This record gives sequence, C-alpha cells and structure tokens, in this order.
Amino acid sequence: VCVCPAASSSSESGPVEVQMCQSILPMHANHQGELGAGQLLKWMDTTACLAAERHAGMACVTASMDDIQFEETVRVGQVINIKARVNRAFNTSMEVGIYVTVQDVLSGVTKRVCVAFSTFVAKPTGTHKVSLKPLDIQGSVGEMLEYSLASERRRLRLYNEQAFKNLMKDYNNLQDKKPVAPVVSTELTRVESIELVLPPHANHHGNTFGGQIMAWMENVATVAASRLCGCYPSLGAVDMFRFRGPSSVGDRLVFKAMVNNAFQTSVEVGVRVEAYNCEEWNEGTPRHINSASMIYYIPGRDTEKQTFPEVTYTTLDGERRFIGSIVRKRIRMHAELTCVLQVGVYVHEEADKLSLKVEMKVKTTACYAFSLLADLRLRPQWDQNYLSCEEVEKADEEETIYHIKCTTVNGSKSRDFVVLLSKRQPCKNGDPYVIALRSVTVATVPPEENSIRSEVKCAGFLVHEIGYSTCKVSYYNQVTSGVLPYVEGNIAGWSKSMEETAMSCITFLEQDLLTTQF
Ligand SMILES: CCCC(=O)SCCNC(=O)CCNC(=O)[C@H](O)C(C)(C)COP(=O)(O)OP(=O)(O)OC[C@H]1O[C@@H](n2cnc3c(N)ncnc32)[C@H](O)[C@@H]1OP(=O)(O)O
Repeated sequence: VCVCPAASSSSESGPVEVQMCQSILPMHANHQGELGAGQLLKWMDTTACLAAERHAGMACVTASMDDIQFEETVRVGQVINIKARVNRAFNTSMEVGIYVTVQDVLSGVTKRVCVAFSTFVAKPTGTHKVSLKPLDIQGSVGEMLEYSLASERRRLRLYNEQAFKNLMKDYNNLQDKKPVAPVVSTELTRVESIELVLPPHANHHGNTFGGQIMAWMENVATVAASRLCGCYPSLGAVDMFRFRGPSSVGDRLVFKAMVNNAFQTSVEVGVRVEAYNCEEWNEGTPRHINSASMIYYIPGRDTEKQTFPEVTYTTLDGERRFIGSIVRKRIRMHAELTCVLQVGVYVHEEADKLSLKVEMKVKTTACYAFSLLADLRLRPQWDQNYLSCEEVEKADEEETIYHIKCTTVNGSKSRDFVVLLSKRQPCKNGDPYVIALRSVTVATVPPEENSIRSEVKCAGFLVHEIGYSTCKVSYYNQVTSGVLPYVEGNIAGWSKSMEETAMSCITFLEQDLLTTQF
C-alpha cells in the first residue's frame, strides 16, 4: 500500500465541498420535458468524483452509489444544484455525500430532489492500493455527524450484500407462491442494447464514465418497465449501483434489462452490464461490470395510484430475479421499519477509542423508562446477552453494585462483570435522566474459574423526555475487549444484534407500562 500524494504533504484535511449548478435545457430532458434520471446521475457522479479527487489529490474511481430515492421531478427551465462533500475516508475508499436540490426560476422555490452516497477508491497505481489521508473532523456538528454516520452506512452497505445472500437461501421454496394466470411473463419485457464506448463517454482518465454507464442502464430499464405497463413509467428509486470492474474507450457494452417482479404500484427492473474489448468480443467472453435494480411507478396523484399487471417467470433466470426482488423488497422494508421505529446504531471512533451509541424512541414517559432501566436486575428480560444480574450491594438510593453473568460467544468461556450503577434525576427542565455504569472490584465477588471477568469502562443511558408519553433513550458504551465479542457482529456488519436488542428493549419498556396500567 502506498500513501496518496496529498496525504504525505499534510497529515489531515477538512471536508471540501464541490458544487455544480445546471440549467435544465430540452437536450437534458425526455419527451415530457422532465430531466432524465440518467443525465442527473451523470452530473452527480462527476461532482462527487471531483470532491473525492480533491481530497485524495489524485485520480479516483466510483466503486458504488448507494440506493437513491427521487423525491421531486425536475423540468426544463428549472435549475438544479448538486453539492458533494467527502464525509469520511476509510483505508483506500471514501464516502462522498451528494445533495441535490431544484429551484424554480420563476417562483424561487427550492426543493430537495435526492440525497445520495457514493464510495470512491483512489485509482490504484499498478498493483499498489493507495491509502487515503484521514479527514479532519474538527468541523461543524453536521460534518461530525456525517463522519460518524458514514461508518454506519458502510457497515450497512456490506451487511446488505450478505443479508441478501442469506435471505435468498430461505426463499428456495417460493415455487408455491408463483402467481396463477392470467399474468404477464417477465420474458416479454426483455430489452438488450449495445453501446460502443467513444472518447466523449470516457472520463479524464480513459475509463468509461460511471455516470454514463448509469445513464445507459436507466435507458434500457425504462424501456423494460414501459413494456409491462404500456405507458411512461417514472423512476422512483435505484438499489445500489456497484462498479465491479473498469471498462474503457473501445469497449462494447451490452446492457440487458427485464422486469424482475411487479408489486402493487411499483415494478422492479433488473439491469446487467457486460463489457467486451476486441479480443473478448471475438471470443464471446464478456466481463460483468455492473448490475442494479431500479424501481418504477406510474405517475399520477397519490389517491389514484395505478397498478402494474401481475407477472410470472418462465425460466430459471427469471425465477432467480423474481425471488431476488422479493428479498430486496424485504431488506428495504426492514430499513424503513427501523427508521419508523426510530432505532439508530452509531459507531464513533476517536484516537484509540471505539464507542457505540444506540438511540431508541420509546412510547412511555422518561421517568418510567428511567425507573425500569435503572433496575439492572430487569435487564435479562430484554437483553439476550444477559444470563442473570444480581444485586450485590446497595450503597445508597443512587448507587448499587451488580454482578452480571453473560452468555458465551463463539465457543469461548462465559463472561461476567461487576459494575457500579449510578442514577441521577434531572436537575432542571430539559435535562436528561442519567444512568451510568462502570466496573468495580469488590471482595465479596471474586473472579470465578469458569468465567472471564471482564470490564465495563464507561457505559450507560441518557433518557430525554420528547413529548407527551414519549422519550428518547440513548445507550452509550465505550467498547472494551470484554464487551467487543457482544457487539463485533454489528460493527463488522454481519449481524443486526444491537438493533434486535434495541427493539426488544423498546417492547419491554412499552409493554410493561400497559400491564401496570390495566
Ligand atoms: C469521473 C467519475 C468517476 C468514474 O466515472 S470512474 C469509472 C467507473 N468506475 C470504475 O470503472 C471502477 C470499476 N471498479 C474497480 O476498478 C474496482 O472494483 C475497485 C472499485 C477499484 C475496487 O477494487 P477491488 O479489487 O475490489 O478492491 P478492494 O476489494 O480491495 O476494495 C477497495 C476498497 O473499496 C471498497 N469497496 C469495494 N467495493 C465496494 C462497494 N461496492 N461499495 C463500497 N465500497 C467498496 C472496499 O471496502 C475497500 O475499502 P477500504 O480499503 O477498506 O477503505
């Protein structure tokens, strides 16, 4: 690994924003005078790439662009503004946040079109991967928040791919759920199109421009969707674009699209891109460089949402796509559910410290949540990592020592903790209720042979009142080696255990209130 040039000259750098402003002309629009999503994706990719290159101080390539929801239609005569900023540099990759707004020139009203996140990688020199300099996070609160969230989004990016593979395994028996006639075969929507990559399609490094590839993909996907509904569908969202490998001037790019599945008011189209250079073209050996799925709907008012005809598959490939679309929908709905239920898991790194924060919105009073959380003996009821928790000593009304026994992880010995819990009521209106936990040593509970005595350095809850019978519970934990086995799945992105524990905590705090009320 070599270090990027700008990194060697200064140790850290703050986020730099790059902006692009475009007037929408007829040449950018479709036959209905609306800005094509493909054109917008091109501009977004260019702006983001320039922000990434400004941070890296060298050429960068797009590795992926996360799911995007388009919230507003942009029309000829309006002006769009695209802002891109590096949120965080990891090792060889960095996340760039892209914020798009549209302004109506006549009324002056500005609306949000979409927010997107792309991952860029500093272009490797030969076989050497390039390490990026870290981002200076001493910026505004917003920048610091994005810096922390970037790490969480990266975890989800990697998690979703694995979650998709796991869920696909569960769906092998979907054969029974195949719809019954009359339905349309997805085969009837197949579209294939070829493009020869010419210099105007390539970026300043000779690679086919990522935004251009996305625009071509959107083009074939729209044709496939319109074959099903017999009208002009609108692109509502895209699932992650992943640039698996490069292509360059002279390559032939073959785009294959077909409807994967139709839901009630939306349809999912899958697009696959294969690249051939001259030799590969003659030998018929393509490179798979990109795949994405796009969600279309038929425009109209919310009250009169139009439905798509039901579809079925007639080939094995069609079956794989059909099932895949159900799995992706499930993942999207899970993400939406998590959002609705207001559970957020954040990972924060600072110097050599790694801290976790889990935020939960709970429909109960802050005082009630505080009283349940401050009695640690109740925690085994909602935290599956707790086997038991006993009170060892009550120093006074506000300080209690507990002995916690936890489950085994990855076949190792079980762990136990002896902690001091301190609780404080708010001093004045607006202050939170505080519950703090840290390890202590007491002679009456010596370490046991069959258990690893582990440490809680700094953990606890803050409970804020946020309205009538609603509160926000924030759980904090500075991760020690003793706590790591219980949270590493979440940090690495292969489990959602913290989200599940948070959901269980919410249920506990809300249900208990009901049983005591009635
Ligand atoms: C002017 C606009 C810019 C453009 O248009 S560029 C043209 C379009 N893009 C391309 O042609 C890129 C094609 N893809 C590639 O060359 C490679 O796949 C690419 C991106 C260099 C990655 O190479 P790999 O060998 O897979 O490298 P790697 O596994 O060591 O990963 C390197 C870092 O990238 C990250 N990464 C790879 N795939 C990702 C993805 N889908 N989403 C998010 N992050 C991803 C990976 O986590 C790693 O990051 P880090 O080093 O841990 O910070």
